Amino acid sequence: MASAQDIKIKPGAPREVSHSFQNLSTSPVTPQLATQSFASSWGAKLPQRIAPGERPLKPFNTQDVKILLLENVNKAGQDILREQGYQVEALKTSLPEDQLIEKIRDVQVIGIRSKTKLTEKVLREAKSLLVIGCFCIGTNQVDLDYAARQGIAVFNSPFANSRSVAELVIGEIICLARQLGDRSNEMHRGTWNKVSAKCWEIRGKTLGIVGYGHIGSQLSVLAESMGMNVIYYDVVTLMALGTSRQVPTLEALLEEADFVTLHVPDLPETRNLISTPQFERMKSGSYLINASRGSVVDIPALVKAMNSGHVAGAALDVYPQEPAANGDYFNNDLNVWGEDLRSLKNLILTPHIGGSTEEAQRAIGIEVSEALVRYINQGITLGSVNLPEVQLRSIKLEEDNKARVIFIHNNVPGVLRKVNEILGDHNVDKQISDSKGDIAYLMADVSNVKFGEIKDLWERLELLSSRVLTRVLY
Ligand SMILES: NC(=O)c1ccc[n+]([C@@H]2O[C@H](COP(=O)([O-])OP(=O)(O)OC[C@H]3O[C@@H](n4cnc5c(N)ncnc54)[C@H](O)[C@@H]3O)[C@@H](O)[C@H]2O)c1
Ligand SMILES: O=C(O)[C@H](O)COP(=O)(O)O
Repeated sequence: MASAQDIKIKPGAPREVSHSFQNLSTSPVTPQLATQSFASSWGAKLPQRIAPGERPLKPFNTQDVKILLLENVNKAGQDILREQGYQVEALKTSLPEDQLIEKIRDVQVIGIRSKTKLTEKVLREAKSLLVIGCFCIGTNQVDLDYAARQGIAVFNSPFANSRSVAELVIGEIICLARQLGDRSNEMHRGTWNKVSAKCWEIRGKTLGIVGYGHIGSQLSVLAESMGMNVIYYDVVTLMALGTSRQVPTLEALLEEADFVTLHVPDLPETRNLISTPQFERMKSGSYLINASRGSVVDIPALVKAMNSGHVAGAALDVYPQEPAANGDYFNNDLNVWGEDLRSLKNLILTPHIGGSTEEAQRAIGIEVSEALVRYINQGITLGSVNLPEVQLRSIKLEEDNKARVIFIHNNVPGVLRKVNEILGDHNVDKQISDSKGDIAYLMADVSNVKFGEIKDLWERLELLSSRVLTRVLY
């Protein structure tokens, strides 16, 4: 018989029997029933206006779990979720806020990429939401603190597209050095314009990497293998790969680099990190690449620096405002500087495709979907970006009368004592608790608990004032 761990790795067939609380509570527990109902839980979130303990009980089997996937999540990821029996609705684009609010009310799980903004305003309406899957690296589009305070876990894929971004940047360095974008555009218009002036090899040139994380460090290795010198600036001291060298300040990097490439997250301190003073520090004739977040570069300042000839070329993959779907971009009101950008020479503009490769999208789809299944079915938070990472080894479902209790709560004194008073009526096989900021996550496996008692357990935990969310998996 499958253990919980087995179920995670080998997704089961969609379940046909939908158990109601009534028949579960009156049914004798058989190993078969326990396996079938493993993913059932009380813990579907309900409107907060309903006081703790008054919430209607809402057990669900895997087939009751509703998932909304936006922004064309890869099929490999969708398949993993469908194989669990979850109800999956997958859309190719993100949604306008009003439609998103309408849809998010009804689902336990939402999967997004970088376009969908899950703000407090949107999440406030997400009364049933248990978990968010960001099928990308960045999580800046989600209000992580608010989600944590509602007991909503957030997962992402921290590095599955790093290589794709690094390869794109390598391509862009060569394209900029050789003005390939302009030559290609000219040929498309029928013009033969053979020039060598201000076209360079990249061998021996200095690449300045701002942000030496997953992407920056991968890029460092690739660039050195093509004969570039690599320097980097990061807010933390990091081991230099190859013969690269960390420099102490952003200014030092800007003054030395022939190519400056940005790989920092979207944070208050990285907004407009590169603006007029920074462009002035850059070497005359140097290049800028931004495949991080659109907020990091001051676009009007870039336009000025390129118009003056001080910056010889740039590549932008990300923009301060990006559209929800493919189609018209510059001819709408998303930006006021579109025409300025379009008229610049040696400027490569790409529509946020840094991570858009078959390899990356498939890997992300699998990684995030597996994290979602682990969380939905077992409550495991490994890899969560906003809740403490908590794991217990799998419970043996074939053993009678077992349940896994998950109690997400405010990190205040005395909670464990109260929880254990409640759990103490049963045999606690394993227990773990961890906190992250104001929120703590307790997971306990209890045995010798009958289905009727599970309801009581859940209700008593729900009444604790520290409670954010209670789930009982059985
Ligand atoms: N264009 C795309 O399609 C695409 C794809 C993947 C990731 N990204 C974006 O690329 C960026 C980098 O991704 P990553 O996976 O390498 O992130 P990462 O977290 O691995 O690395 C980011 C690095 O930036 C450093 N950093 C933070 N603030 C800094 C500052 N003010 N100055 C200098 N360094 C600073 C951090 O210390 C860290 O080392 C993120 O914004 C991510 O969202 C874009
Ligand atoms: O955060 C990321 O991984 C990148 O920005 C890619 O985002 P995307 O999945 O929306 O292409």
